[in-house]
Amino acid sequence: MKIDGTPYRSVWVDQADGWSVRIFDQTKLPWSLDILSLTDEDQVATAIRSMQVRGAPLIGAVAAYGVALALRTDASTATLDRVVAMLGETRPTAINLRWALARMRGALHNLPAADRVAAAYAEAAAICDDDVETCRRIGEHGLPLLRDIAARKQPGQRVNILTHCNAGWIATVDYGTALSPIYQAHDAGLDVHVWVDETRPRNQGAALTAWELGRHGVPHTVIADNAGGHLMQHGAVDIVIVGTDRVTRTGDVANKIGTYLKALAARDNGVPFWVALPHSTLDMTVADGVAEIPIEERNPVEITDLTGRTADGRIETIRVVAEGSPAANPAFDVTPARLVTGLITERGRCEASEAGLRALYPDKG
Ligand SMILES: CSC[C@@H](O)[C@@H](O)C(=O)COP(=O)(O)O
Repeated sequence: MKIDGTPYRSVWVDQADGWSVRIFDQTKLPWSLDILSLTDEDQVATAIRSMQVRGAPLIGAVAAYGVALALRTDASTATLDRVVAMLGETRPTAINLRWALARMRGALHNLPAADRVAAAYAEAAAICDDDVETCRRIGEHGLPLLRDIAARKQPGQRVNILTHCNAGWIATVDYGTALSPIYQAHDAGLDVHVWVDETRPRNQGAALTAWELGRHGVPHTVIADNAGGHLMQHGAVDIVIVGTDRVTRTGDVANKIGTYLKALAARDNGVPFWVALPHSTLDMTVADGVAEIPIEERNPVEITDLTGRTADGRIETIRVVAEGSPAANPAFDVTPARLVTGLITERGRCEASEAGLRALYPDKG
């Protein structure tokens, strides 16, 4: 994606020193665009835990570079195993993290220690390139859905898409998953408009998706998370497209908390509910998403406190919950496959079912 005319990915190796890893600090968006330099695996772990980087594909890509950074100091097998285990614990729900770390370990563990650092950087770069191409293709396979809706519209009517959380370029290495078809539709001249769920508690929709869409010139409106059902009842939503952190082999979908409620509302109102995912989000080892996918419990302070910018430009955090009231913060939920209209992948679209997934991914476990 371009920022002020310059193309950027969401993670890259610093060209000047050739080894440190650069990311955008997503906790500072949309107020400022700060670039952070990560120089060791502990900084990578902190960036993932604190959500300076977030979004399932991106945390996998950044963790891959975390392995390369650790091996710079000690390229032993013990360090390789330690960093893979340590980074794998940073966030539990997105399977992309474990996928990327397993790919790194697989590429490196049989190599002589002397060859590991260069190979680790090369493998991390390959993971990033793979993600970029994958997300571009997700856009290509999602675009016909939006074209079909546009074709049924009267002149002057726009295609209304609802999305939850942030599954745009800043959640991946580039292009995004759920937002990739939307960017392609907008670039192709389709009249699209996006309802952006604010996505409490961390407001990835309000802070990140709105920022991304705004910079790309895509018409959008931020709504309270609870507005989606009402808008669907009144015909204001043509399609829901969300990203995901893990899809089971049966097509159950883990995504940011609140996604399940959108799927229920969509089903009740006959609104198609599509989920966009790269191959790295598929977990063929899991059958029942509700029972088996670990749901991240985050700090309740994300519920009790809100951060924003004051009129005079200061970033402030304020408490919005009565003192003494406890808060709970499950960060993801699982939408059962029966509520999902279909999956948009880099290999095409399919039903959210084992048969659908196996037809597209006969090579996946
Ligand atoms: C392409 S990103 C898909 C998902 O990772 C996204 O929808 C999401 O839920 C992100 O959650 P986050 O907690 O911000 O990492």
